[in-house]
Amino acid sequence: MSDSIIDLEKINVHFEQEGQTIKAVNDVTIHVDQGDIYGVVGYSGAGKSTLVRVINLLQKPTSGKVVVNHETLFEKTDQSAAKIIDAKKLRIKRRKIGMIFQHFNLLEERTVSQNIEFALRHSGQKEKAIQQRAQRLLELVGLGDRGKAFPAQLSGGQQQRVAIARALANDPEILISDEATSALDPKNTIQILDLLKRVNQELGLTVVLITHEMDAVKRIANKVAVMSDGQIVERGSIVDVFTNPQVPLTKELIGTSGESAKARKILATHPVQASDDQWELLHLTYTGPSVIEPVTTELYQKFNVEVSIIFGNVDELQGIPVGTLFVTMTGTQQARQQAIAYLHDKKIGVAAIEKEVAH
Ligand SMILES: Nc1ncnc2c1ncn2[C@@H]1O[C@H](COP(=O)(O)OP(=O)(O)OP(=O)(O)O)[C@@H](O)[C@H]1O
Repeated sequence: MSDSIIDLEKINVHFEQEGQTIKAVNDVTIHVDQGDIYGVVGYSGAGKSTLVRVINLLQKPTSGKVVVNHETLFEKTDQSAAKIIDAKKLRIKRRKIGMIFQHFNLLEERTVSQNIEFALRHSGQKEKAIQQRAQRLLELVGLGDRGKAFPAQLSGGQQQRVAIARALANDPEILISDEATSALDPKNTIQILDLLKRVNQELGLTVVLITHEMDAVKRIANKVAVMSDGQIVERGSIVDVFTNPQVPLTKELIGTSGESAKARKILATHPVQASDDQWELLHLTYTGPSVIEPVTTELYQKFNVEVSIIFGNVDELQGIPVGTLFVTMTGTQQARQQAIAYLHDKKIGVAAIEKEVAH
């Protein structure tokens, strides 16, 4: 038996609107393994939310097959009628799939503890046991002393922690995070992402992380799928996708990260002394610390392009040190193309970054 916990096969979700068919999800197949933090990244409208709502059948597909933990929840081919798991089984299954959202979705008129207890109302446990469980969950998310507060008395980051505690109440196998950090500031974003990583490691929970931010995926995911127009345009391990992105959208998403903004900021104060068509801003990614230094010299000798480092660092992606370097490359367009091809040959990922962002 495979390790996969979510198998979506040839999923289509089509909406009819004003005589038009919107293919929100278009023939998507995805396999998530037990213990993965699987990032699904793409711009607004790409179909990410619709796709993940298929996992617990909050959204029924137009066609395709949905298997969760080796149990088929839904199956329909173009020709056949839909086969759906019975309603009671589906309810039980759904409790094993926790969800968190951008806007927390807490019950405002209930206390933090009551919000979590509410999720346990069908658990068959006595009230005392439910209260104790809620308290333990609050401690797990670092809010052990805030049970009596109301959601409005907490910060956004704290509210999202409560939402995570609530999502964990029924010991889920899977946690779906749909843009859970999009409404948070950078500090809270990092804290929530790190909490998701911790529950993944400590509880063995599989996490599906929907986001438009590559930085979020990079911080905690081990695999990523890039979505556009209802389709997955690129997928792979985090290291492969970050070091060797294939399609323009992935390169662009990597390019819109906070680090790219920092590179642009530095360039604004240290402008390149060359006409605009003679240089470009590049994001290089590589594994293995020693590859980059000789290459920049070689590029100058072989192709007469000059590479200047703006800044760089070494990240750890899934335990593998991955070097990131933001550079300017100056030379003729042809020379630059040859130099970039040479970098690809050396297994160095190259993504062109917008020099300026439209305001
Ligand atoms: N119930 C619906 N009826 C009609 N169209 C829908 C419905 N739900 C989603 N869509 C459309 O399907 C497409 C994908 O939407 P979806 O919300 O899945 O994208 P997304 O990538 O999650 O973006 P966002 O982060 O903005 O929600 C969009 O064009 C959206 O307008």
